[in-house]
Amino acid sequence: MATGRSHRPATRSRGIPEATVARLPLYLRALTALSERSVPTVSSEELAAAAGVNSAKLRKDFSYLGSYGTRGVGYDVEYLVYQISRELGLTQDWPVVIVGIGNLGAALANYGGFASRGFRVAALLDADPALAGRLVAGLPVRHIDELESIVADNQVSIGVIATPAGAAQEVTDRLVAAGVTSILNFAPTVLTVPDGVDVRKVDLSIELQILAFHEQRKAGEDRQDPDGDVPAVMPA
Ligand SMILES: NC(=O)c1ccc[n+]([C@@H]2O[C@H](COP(=O)([O-])OP(=O)(O)OC[C@H]3O[C@@H](n4cnc5c(N)ncnc54)[C@H](O)[C@@H]3O)[C@@H](O)[C@H]2O)c1
Repeated sequence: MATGRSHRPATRSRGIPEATVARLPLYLRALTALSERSVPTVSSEELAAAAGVNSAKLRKDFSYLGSYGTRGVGYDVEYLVYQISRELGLTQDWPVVIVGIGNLGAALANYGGFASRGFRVAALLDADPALAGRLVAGLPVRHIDELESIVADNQVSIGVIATPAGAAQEVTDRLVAAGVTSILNFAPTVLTVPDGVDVRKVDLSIELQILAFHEQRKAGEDRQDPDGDVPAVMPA
């Protein structure tokens, strides 16, 4: 049994490093904005700045895609959008189920950005019988008992978990047994999954804690005296 991605290799089967894969959505977001403004080409420096990535890293990342740009012209925006989308598997429609339709699950269901990025919400599932049949974002909430048949009928391979932490492992086990092989987990708990199942975790409170750490450091720097590196007020 593997926990999360810990036993996964650092590179994917076609030799693209995982860190590059993680940056592809950033490039795609920046390129999509350029495409919407009908910008035909972009330099590596401009695109790197728009994606918040170092330009040498960007050129290296694109070399894995076999995309080198044209000297003095840059990269063809539309072709790169296609190439990255194809690499990420976004040129096909991925059916997704969301489990736990409370505050967060309903907000995710209402997010319009999935469809335009290659994801289709196939079903919304919840254990609360009082929610069954209620329309959220135009879809009826289905009871969790229907999970297995919904996953099979819609060939769902991606599940989004927005249940309380205490229910997340049980929901994961059911999703995996039904055939789901990728899980996006919003519940604040570590999930155990078999090899071959990918888990990505989203935790806004962790991101905020990291920002709090940096805020604290910045405040500490402000308190340092101007010609020394000893803080005027020692942290507790
Ligand atoms: N990752 C983040 O940044 C982030 C942000 C907000 C909330 N959360 C987490 O997301 C989860 C949901 O938060 P919320 O505010 O929407 O909670 P909520 O209480 O509003 O909703 C939870 C829903 O899950 C359902 N549920 C409970 N057990 C279930 C089961 N076994 N199968 C299916 N559905 C089940 C409940 O009926 C309820 O509708 C929590 O774990 C919370 O900590 C994470």
